[in-house]
Amino acid sequence: MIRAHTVEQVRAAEAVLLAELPEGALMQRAAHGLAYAVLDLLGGGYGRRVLLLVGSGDNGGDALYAGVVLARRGAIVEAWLLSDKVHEAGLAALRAAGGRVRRLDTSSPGGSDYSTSQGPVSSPFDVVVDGIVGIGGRPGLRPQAVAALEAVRGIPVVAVDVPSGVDVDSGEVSGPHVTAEVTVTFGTHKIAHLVDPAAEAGGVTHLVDIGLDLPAPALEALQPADVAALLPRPASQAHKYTRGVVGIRTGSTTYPGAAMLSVAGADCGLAGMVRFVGDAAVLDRIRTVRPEIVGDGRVQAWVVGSGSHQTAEGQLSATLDDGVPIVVDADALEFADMVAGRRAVLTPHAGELAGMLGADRHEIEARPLHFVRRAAEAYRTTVLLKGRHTLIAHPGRPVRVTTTGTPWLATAGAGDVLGGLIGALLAGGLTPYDAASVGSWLHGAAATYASQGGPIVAGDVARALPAVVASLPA
Ligand SMILES: NC(=O)C1=CN([C@@H]2O[C@H](COP(=O)(O)OP(=O)(O)OC[C@H]3O[C@@H](n4cnc5c(N)ncnc54)[C@H](O)[C@@H]3O)[C@@H](O)[C@H]2O)[C@@H](O)CC1
Ligand SMILES: [K+]
Repeated sequence: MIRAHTVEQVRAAEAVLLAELPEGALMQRAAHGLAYAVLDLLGGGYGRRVLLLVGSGDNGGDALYAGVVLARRGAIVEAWLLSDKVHEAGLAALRAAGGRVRRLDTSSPGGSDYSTSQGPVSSPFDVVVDGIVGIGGRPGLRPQAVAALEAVRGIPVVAVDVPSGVDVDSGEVSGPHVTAEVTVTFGTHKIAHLVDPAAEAGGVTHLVDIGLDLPAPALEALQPADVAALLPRPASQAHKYTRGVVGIRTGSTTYPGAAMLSVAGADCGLAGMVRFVGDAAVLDRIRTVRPEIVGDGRVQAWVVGSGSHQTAEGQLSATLDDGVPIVVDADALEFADMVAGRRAVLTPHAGELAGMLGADRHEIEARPLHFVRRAAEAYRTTVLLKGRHTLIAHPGRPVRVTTTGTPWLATAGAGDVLGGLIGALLAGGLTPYDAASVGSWLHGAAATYASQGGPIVAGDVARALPAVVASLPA
């Protein structure tokens, strides 16, 4: 499991270690991890040109000490100091290691002019290390930091702890910020590493263990071993009913494809049986390609809403008496009040969640963590907000983040497959929270598996699911 903690949690854990360890030991751990990540990116140190952007706090201190390690490996290291106050011991160490230092004119409101007052940017650097601000930073960047970044635009950036300028505890971005290839973080992931839009700004996150002892996280991201441990697998004496039966009430004569795709997601082999309840002509079409699909009867979970058109309300209310968990998707989300406080998974995208909460779609895209939490509290059930990093919230539990997937998954019908898949996992006995997060993980992994870097359609994702399940650790 990848876990992310709040700044307050990290500070508290750091305080314990700081009291135990010799002064500066923690920063040395961080700086060495950072330096090795830079060496990795550059494929070595000797002759490489490294620029450190150094802010006023310990984040800048990490960058300066990493610069010392890099200079000792033969790198040509230059530090641009973005504040009058910087980590003095780190600065002295860098100077002693042969690093070049420029103190920028921080009094200039527009930032320093690199082509005049500081001289031109003499030679292009191979990498920029962003030590402007870390977990102590307020969102946004000051003008001199913006000007410095502008002067080195196009050069790969390694961010120290977080890409400077993002809001660390929310993953929101409200002003200028660093966009990094790699972010090297310490002790644990922060929320901004997993939640968009900040997560996208940080590139690949590399975690350096500095020995923190941490409490329960704010956020989690399942890894293959977690998915394998949660996945319902048939017992040796299993039969189709003990494995769970999933019922699909989706699609309509107007949208038969939605029914076919949600059935495809449900019919991936993770439940014992799949029932389809809906238009007879649609069921006939489904059976021409999936003869194993049966009609109405008892189920352990329902999937409702995709392509239901005007029948969504009736389809949803028809499922309620069974008292089984329900996946509520697409057209049925408008009637999600009906499942408030019940075992359910609501699966909106940002536009649908906007309609449910009376918010604006762009607002939801800018603050997905805030709104998914709000929706889970409002509906007192599991809410899965679709996105590049899908979020799954349930009252009182850490928000789960899905980091599998590919941009090729943004294709018609992919959501129908996801709804069916989550339904199969619910029928298999998972809680709504686990079914949503395991389903979302498998869906993203199947898309990546099917895509191989190329385009895919929704049916490809469903077809790839058994292979992804088979590839999980035993
Ligand atoms: N506390 C610890 O034990 C450790 C801290 N480490 C590093 O220390 C960092 C935290 O250091 P600090 O608490 O000193 O805080 P930061 O270095 O994150 O920044 C705080 C400083 O930046 C200024 N500032 C705030 N917002 C700004 C903005 N938007 N633009 C420009 N300046 C801004 C503040 O005035 C303050 O002086 C971590 O992110 C990590 O990199 C690591 O060395 C590991 C150990
Ligand atoms: K930073």
